[in-house]
Amino acid sequence: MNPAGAQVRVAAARAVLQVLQGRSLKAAMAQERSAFADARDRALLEAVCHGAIRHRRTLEFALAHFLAQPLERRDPLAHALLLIGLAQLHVLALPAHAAVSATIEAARLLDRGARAGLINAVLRRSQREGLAQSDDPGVRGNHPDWLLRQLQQDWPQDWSAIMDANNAQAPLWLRVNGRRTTRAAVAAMLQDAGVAHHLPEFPPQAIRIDDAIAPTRLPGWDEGLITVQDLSAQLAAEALAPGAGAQVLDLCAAPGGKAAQLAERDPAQLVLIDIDAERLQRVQDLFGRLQLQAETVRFAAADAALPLPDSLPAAYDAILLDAPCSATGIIRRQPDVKWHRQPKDIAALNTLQWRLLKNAWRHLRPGGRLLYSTCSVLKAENELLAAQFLAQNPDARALPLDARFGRVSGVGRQRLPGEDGGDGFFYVLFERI
Ligand SMILES: C[S@@+](CC[C@H](N)C(=O)[O-])C[C@H]1O[C@@H](n2cnc3c(N)ncnc32)[C@H](O)[C@@H]1O
Repeated sequence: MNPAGAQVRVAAARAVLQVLQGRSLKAAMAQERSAFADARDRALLEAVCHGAIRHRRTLEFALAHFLAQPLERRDPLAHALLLIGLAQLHVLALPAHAAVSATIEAARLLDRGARAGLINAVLRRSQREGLAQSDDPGVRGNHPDWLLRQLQQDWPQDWSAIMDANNAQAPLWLRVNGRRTTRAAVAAMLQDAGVAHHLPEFPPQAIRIDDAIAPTRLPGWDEGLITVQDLSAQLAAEALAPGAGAQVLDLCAAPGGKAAQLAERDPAQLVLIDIDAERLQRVQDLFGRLQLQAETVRFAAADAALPLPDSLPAAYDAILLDAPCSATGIIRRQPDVKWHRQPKDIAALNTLQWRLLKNAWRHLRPGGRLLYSTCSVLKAENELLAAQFLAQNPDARALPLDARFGRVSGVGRQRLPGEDGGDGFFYVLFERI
């Protein structure tokens, strides 16, 4: 057995436990991952955690058949160990001997030696009998009931495909820094390095990486020629498409993917706002790594639902409002979102989105364009909000976006998760008359 194998399971069980207790998977993983220097250990840790969280409901349903009394409350860490054990066997299909023995060893290392016999028995039995199956679409499809119902209501034809896409692993997408190089030049470097990749027709700077490799190890990373950004996320700046020299405002800029893309596209005057100063620092760091012109960019930590501070220009030619949202379009990347998000969060997000949009509008010049986008697939945050905005603002009209931006959704366009390998995203482009 790989000597780090049990340690990886220890870290996985701890991370899964934290997620079950409400922490984000990203934060839990960041903490646990740092203990491993070897990229293979890190990759295994991520695969086990994602597998367990993504398939949590089917695994818990199966566990209930194996255990006379659930462990979730009595011994949450043992429950997490069972989840990661089942995920290794039934989601990742890892070799059974290594998966079971490393999980048992992890139980001992975590002071759960007394549960080793039980964990061994459950995992072995699951191998012999398989997992109990449910007829309930929420259990089978690994989504909470409220989200399943909402998807069925919003996407009566597509809800099942959306859930399947949410349970699949997302590919790695890059964006080429067009200010410094071309997509063809980066593709040639990838070719030389033997990295399998694919160039979609649109958007023009996107590259999908088809090998399992960390982006930081790709050619061009250290030189700031590439950055990680999902295909659908790259469409927001393409839709806004401010011209050269435009005064551009990004009201929810952090961690900075779309802001950097705007800076790479055209030498515009950029004002970048985010309420979270720490996250805004990440935007500054990204601009540094990509070597984007700093003199045309201003950063400000501020509440974008309130009028901008006097120190900043008051009117803009183009505004990007990439609003905080339910993140229901990126569940395949952040599977904990489906368990953590609650219906009441959608109402609170809607209030914030509305306030942000109203304030953004105040800062748009007549003739200017505002792109509202979310990584959500819920209509309340997308087409319904856009329709309400148009109804209340006679000086606003929606400009058409073509089919490259997804299917028609009210006055905007929606990409569903998995389409062309991208995340779920909504875009609507308003012009101020
Ligand atoms: C979806 S993310 C933006 C992603 C970013 N556009 C990108 O491409 O990397 C939403 C951002 O909105 C910020 N935010 C939330 N409420 C805000 C507010 N009232 N004012 C400004 N920013 C806010 C969050 O801190 C978060 O960074």
